[in-house]
Amino acid sequence: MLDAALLHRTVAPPPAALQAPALIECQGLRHTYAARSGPDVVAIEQVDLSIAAGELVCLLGPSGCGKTTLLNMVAGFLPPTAGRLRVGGQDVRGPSPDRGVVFQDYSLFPWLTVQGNVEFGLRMAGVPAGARAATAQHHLTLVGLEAAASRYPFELSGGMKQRVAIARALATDPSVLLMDEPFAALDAMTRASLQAQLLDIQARTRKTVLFVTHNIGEAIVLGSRILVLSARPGRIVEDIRLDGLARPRRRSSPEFNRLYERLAAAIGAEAGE
Ligand SMILES: Nc1ncnc2c1ncn2[C@@H]1O[C@H](COP(=O)(O)OP(=O)(O)OP(=O)(O)O)[C@@H](O)[C@H]1O
Repeated sequence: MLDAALLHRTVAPPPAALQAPALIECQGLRHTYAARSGPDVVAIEQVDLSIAAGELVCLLGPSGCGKTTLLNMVAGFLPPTAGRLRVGGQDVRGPSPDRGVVFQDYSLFPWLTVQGNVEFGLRMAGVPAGARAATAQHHLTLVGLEAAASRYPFELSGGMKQRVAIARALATDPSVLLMDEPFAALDAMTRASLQAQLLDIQARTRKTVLFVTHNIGEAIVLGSRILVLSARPGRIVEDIRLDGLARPRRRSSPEFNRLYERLAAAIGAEAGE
């Protein structure tokens, strides 16, 4: 049974002794989109959040609640309208190679080979060719694509493209990996395979991951922690720690199903269902 100790719901934060130093910190965070016509759109509001190094945090919530907005703010693509956002103790002022991003639509450069795509961030950072190639090969091996280094994106399946995108995001050795519905466009089998690969990569690299998904099952399979955002403007209404839930997490287990029902109810309530 998934008991209260296992599902640590942090409406109140955990005791100080349990808190690792925060890598990502949000305080009173808000983002408002200025509308060209009509009222401005407050996408997220009063988000207070602390994510420690090594956590794999899944962000769930009803459509349009502000998940991508929050992820884009951590990436440095969008500024806070109010509040404070720090990564590694520094205020986020724009994108940085220290925060790797993986998008749903792969966003590979079609004119570059797989190797060229993975080397791209290193090239921008001025890393010499030999070191670039070695680092790219290391990360292509990590995602099982070392044999595809000289292919072009159009020669790859969707799952392979997304593995290249993950290798590219990891190549600059970021402290944070930001993933926006990265597996949503993949078929169920490929999706399950990439979920397993991501868990393996995260276990090996201990990267901190913030992962946006619509899919409750995916959040339970992956997360060391699940955050549920309210309907827009998004605020955190559930903060559930799953460190005690054994892996691999089987969809057939009673614990999985109880958690699934709880999250579905929370999201449904927010979506007004
Ligand atoms: N550039 C923009 N200008 C104005 N409004 C925007 C802009 N981008 C997003 N929004 C609005 O902000 C709100 C939050 O959008 P966001 O994409 O962050 O939500 P989401 O939870 O990721 O949605 P989904 O789950 O459907 O992908 C939505 O109401 C959306 O329409």
